[in-house]
Amino acid sequence: MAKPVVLIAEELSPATVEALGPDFDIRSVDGTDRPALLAALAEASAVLIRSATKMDEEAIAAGKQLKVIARAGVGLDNVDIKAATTAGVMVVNAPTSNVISAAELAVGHILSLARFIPEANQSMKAGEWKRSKYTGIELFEKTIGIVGLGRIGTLVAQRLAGFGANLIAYDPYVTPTRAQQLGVQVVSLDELIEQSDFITIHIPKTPETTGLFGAAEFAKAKPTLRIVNCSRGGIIDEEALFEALSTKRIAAAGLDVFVNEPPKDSPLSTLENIVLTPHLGASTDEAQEKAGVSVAKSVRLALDGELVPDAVNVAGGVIDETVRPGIPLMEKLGQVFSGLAQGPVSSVDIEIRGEIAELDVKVLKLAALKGIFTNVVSESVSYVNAPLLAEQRGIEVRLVTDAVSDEYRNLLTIRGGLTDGTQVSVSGTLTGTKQVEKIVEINGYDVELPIAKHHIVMVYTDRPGIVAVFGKEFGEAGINIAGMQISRRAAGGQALSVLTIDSPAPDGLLEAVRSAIDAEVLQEIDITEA
Ligand SMILES: NC(=O)C1=CN([C@@H]2O[C@H](COP(=O)(O)OP(=O)(O)OC[C@H]3O[C@@H](n4cnc5c(N)ncnc54)[C@H](O)[C@@H]3O)[C@@H](O)[C@H]2O)C=CC1
Ligand SMILES: O=C(O)CCC(=O)C(=O)O
Repeated sequence: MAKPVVLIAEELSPATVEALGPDFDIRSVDGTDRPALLAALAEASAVLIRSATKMDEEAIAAGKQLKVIARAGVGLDNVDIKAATTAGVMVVNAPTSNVISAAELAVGHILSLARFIPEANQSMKAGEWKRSKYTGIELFEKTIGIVGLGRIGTLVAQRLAGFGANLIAYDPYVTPTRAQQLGVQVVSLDELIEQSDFITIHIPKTPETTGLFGAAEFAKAKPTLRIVNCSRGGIIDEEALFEALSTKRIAAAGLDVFVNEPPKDSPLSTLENIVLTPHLGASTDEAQEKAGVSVAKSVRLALDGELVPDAVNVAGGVIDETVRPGIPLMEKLGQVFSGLAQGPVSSVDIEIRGEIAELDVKVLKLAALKGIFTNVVSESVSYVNAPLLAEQRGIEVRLVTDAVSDEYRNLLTIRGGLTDGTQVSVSGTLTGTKQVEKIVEINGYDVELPIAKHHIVMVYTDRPGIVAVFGKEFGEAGINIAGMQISRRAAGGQALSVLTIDSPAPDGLLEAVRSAIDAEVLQEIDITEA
């Protein structure tokens, strides 16, 4: 069998390829060469990117086999997460890989602006010795405003605390108590702008944050303000910044990120009071190795059909080892449920009973939904788009947990209501040391049968000799019955039989059985392996 193709679209640490291992056909492409990227995506199961490759709707659509987009870094503004989710493609990043490097670069920019290190270096290399021109300022007792007190903002605060600076922050999503623990005072954006000697920005680029710093904000700032942006280009309006720096409305700026990267013919590069770096926040050996290894591990998990802790568009996270065996069982129960339902479903309860119910079992809800839609929709169903498919169909989905399970150590049930009012249910469990996957209930009938590839479910009126009647039909069609369970509520009442058969029923067999036993229900339910 051909190995899945993993496409590396940007330069990554060699540790990435090592961590991917021998199981993939690893190919490279320049992610900024659009036609080449689109062509290469056609065969890719996974694509690994940094910040220069645009994985938009068009690129995602070009990846017909694509299962995972892995961003070796933090920012995901170059990935259309909504389009990926709709297409069932998992998006993962490496959220902590480069935060130390990015924080250290921000501190480096702050020190460069305080002490004119880049300018002095350039001047000396030009043969000059200008000591008074490059007289700087100390950070000690200066007010430093941190915009965004998340992972990187926090690391910056911890590092700047060592300089004896007075730290203030603006982050509407951070509590004053959390900030206080870091020795930072939370203030409004206006207060931060008015009070700061330095501002450093560490927020995501969103419609809300684009242009957060423009002419109006610079008008409120001290003329001595030095501002640093190592987060995303465009959070500072570049035209307004040019104006503020060239008119000395503010003192200086340090930028690692730009609206267009690389910024072609930007007037900012003509200014003396700006320090520019070409998006180097994550460019350290350590960060690149961490990011590469982290996404390689995520890609391996994702292509093995596992949930990935760093997936950003899948609820799942770390899966407890006790819960893990329930995932394939739940997927199969989902397929049985859809086979039984045979009509539009309006609600689904995913019930987890027994000791695992006390753990985080959200993943079992995803597995059930994946199973339910696997043989129902034409698109490929994954943990990513299964909840969306339920939402699009207006299906109300609930996860019900109960630590008490009377008969089985753990019992997984999918119970649903159809739009015509019919109720359908199937339950399963894992038994014995081999953890055999069994169906133990169908539509309220108790059964106990190992799950197989092909099942026949029959409902008919209980009467003597009926097994011989349908057994004859299967025998004459050359179909071997591997397992059978009959369940009934009362003698002579309705009975439900589940058979497992070794091969699919040929055309005409089900009809023949139906008329031979006068079955009310007769369905073949096949399980598609993930
Ligand atoms: N220059 C580079 O190479 C790198 C840049 N980055 C960028 O740095 C930025 C920060 O990354 P992390 O700290 O990992 O993110 P994070 O998600 O941990 O923190 C972001 C913080 O911003 C806050 N926030 C969101 N909207 C805000 C608003 N309107 N005003 C104020 N605060 C707001 C959030 O509450 C959160 O605390 C991101 O844009 C990321 O893409 C990350 C790594 C390297
Ligand atoms: O991969 C890179 O160099 C970009 C790093 C970055 O900006 C991020 O991780 O958000």
